[in-house]
Amino acid sequence: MTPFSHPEFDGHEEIAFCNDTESGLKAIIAIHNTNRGPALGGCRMWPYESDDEALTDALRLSRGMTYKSALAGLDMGGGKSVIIGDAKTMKSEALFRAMGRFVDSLGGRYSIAEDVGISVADVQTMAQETEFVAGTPERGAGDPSPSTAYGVYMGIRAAVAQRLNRASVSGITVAVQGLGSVGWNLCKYLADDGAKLIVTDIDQVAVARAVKSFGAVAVAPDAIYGVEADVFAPCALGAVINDETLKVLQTPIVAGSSNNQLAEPRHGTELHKRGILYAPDYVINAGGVINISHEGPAYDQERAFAHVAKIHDTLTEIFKRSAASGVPTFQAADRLAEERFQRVSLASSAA
Ligand SMILES: NC(=O)c1ccc[n+]([C@@H]2O[C@H](COP(=O)([O-])OP(=O)(O)OC[C@H]3O[C@@H](n4cnc5c(N)ncnc54)[C@H](O)[C@@H]3O)[C@@H](O)[C@H]2O)c1
Repeated sequence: MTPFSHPEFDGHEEIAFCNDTESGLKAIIAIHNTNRGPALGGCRMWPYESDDEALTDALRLSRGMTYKSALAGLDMGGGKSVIIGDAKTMKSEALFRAMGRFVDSLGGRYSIAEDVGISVADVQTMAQETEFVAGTPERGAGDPSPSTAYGVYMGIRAAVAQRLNRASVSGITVAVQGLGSVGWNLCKYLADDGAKLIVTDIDQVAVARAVKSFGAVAVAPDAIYGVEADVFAPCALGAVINDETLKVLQTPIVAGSSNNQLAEPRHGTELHKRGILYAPDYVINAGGVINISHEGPAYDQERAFAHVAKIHDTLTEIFKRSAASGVPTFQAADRLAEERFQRVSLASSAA
């Protein structure tokens, strides 16, 4: 394991390792960039096959948080942590308290939240040892899914305006893949605004509920990629834009909440070549982290959601830059993010 020459190192500011023999905690905290403010990012618990695999995940994910926070307009940097271990068998109070002390040892340069394998309850245990936690009910913001869904709804509106020259989603058909926490709330926003819905899920109860509640048309999980619609909104899985789905995809817009929608960057380039407008995943799904950034004793949902709504303008800027430069939207988003967090860096070094 060679941190500085690691292929994903990318100028990380700090990488901290913890080996707590008493609790069995083996963890890594990676802080990519704090030019915009202290780092915020979730904690993943996963049975990594090697230390190197754990480090790779921490480095990639923390870099991603720098870009996400910059485009979400947050005064926060990018960080992420990983606990090496099986979330099904290795959780204990001692382990999470040790993780809390590890986070605390960084003095606020990194705040921790839940992610894959880590529940709100686990973060609450960590909070017994550190104040640098986010996303727990005590802090006011609560479940991030409704705000994520609201951000996706605003992002779809921006995409529809750009690609279809339509001022609203009324009369637009949206194919929603996944009717979980985000997908369900997204359907509500869209249906309330007059959109027609085509839906799928592997959970048939959720599908039946959507048909009843929103007058949605249901299709089988594999059929969603090829339906005739204006927008494909992936809200279930990653890597859904791939060689196979591109053979059947016919919507002019792809805009949904799933993380890592492009199986590979070349699939984003392919969407661009075909004139399919792609709303970069980490921009359109930032509503949850924006909402969390407002938490605290003075949490005000109206203010937080007004901030989430700005995803519309950020995406519009990305779409316009992409159209003007001929660069695919996912690359235009990265360039804009870099301007935002690197510009802060230049300003602070000149001061
Ligand atoms: N919850 C948030 O605030 C948030 C924030 C950012 C990104 N995301 C991403 O958005 C996506 C959805 O998140 P969520 O919190 O709603 O998750 P969730 O687990 O509540 O919902 C996912 C839904 O997808 C369905 N599903 C699984 N496999 C499927 C398949 N093959 N075809 C159709 N449906 C399938 C599940 O049955 C479930 O109903 C995830 O990729 C998540 O990483 C969520």
